[in-house]
Amino acid sequence: MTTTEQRRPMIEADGLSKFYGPFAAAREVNFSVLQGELVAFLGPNGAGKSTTMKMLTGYIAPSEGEARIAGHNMMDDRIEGSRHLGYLPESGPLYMEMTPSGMLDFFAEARGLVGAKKRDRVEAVVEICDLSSVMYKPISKLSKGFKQRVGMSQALLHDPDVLILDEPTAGLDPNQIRGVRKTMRKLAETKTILLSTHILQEVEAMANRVVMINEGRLVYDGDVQGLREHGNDDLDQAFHQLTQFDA
Ligand SMILES: Nc1ncnc2c1ncn2[C@@H]1O[C@H](COP(=O)(O)OP(=O)(O)OP(=O)(O)O)[C@@H](O)[C@H]1O
Repeated sequence: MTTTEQRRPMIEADGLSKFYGPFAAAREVNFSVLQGELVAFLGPNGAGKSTTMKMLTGYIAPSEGEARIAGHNMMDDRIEGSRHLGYLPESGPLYMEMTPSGMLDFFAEARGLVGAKKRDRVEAVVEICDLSSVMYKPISKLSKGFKQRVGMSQALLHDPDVLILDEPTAGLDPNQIRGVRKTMRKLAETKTILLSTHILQEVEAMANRVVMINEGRLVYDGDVQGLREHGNDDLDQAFHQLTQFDA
């Protein structure tokens, strides 16, 4: 295992801001995720998590600042950066009328995977995401948990070393959450992961580092224990302390 000093930053938010007219959805957000880290991106609803993630993935352009994945600027060098990146957006991209089999086929070809390589990668993600029982059902008919896993399989198809996952457990029941967490822990053995959540238990269960935003601003970057100390050893209290003020 390499030391923290030797690990390279794989996800970098460098002064990221996003303005919608006079409203700032994100303001000068700075943080980086080092190779092999699993970091929780925490904040209340509307804090700017999805907006920041969309800038990090190159899905939207920052008003100010730079987003880099594996060192690639996601505005100037998005194609190279995207080779390293799997992104699970908050909703989709799922094609409801397709089956998981058809959708994976479609995305594999879109990513230039063909022949044996395509077959191997599809087989791998079906196994990781445990999709074999639903491969030929329309996605629209699947449970929310399975829909989430289908979304995850798409993000993993090109075997990226960086994952940005926007609320991967939102709206799932406890059994489904357990399944997604198990998959994520397995993935964390080999990948760099940033996952957003507004659920505190998620942070404790999954990550040892937390980046927290409120009203578009970074309010905490550190370990879970340090966050707890903000609230007299109580995570709920710490969350409240760090998010109650109006910036
Ligand atoms: N296209 C847009 N135009 C105007 N305002 C926007 C746009 N996208 C997001 N916002 C606003 O920016 C703020 C941050 O939104 P964002 O979706 O990033 O929050 P979030 O932390 O991901 O919240 P949630 O957990 O509810 O998804 C919200 O007030 C939202 O209404």
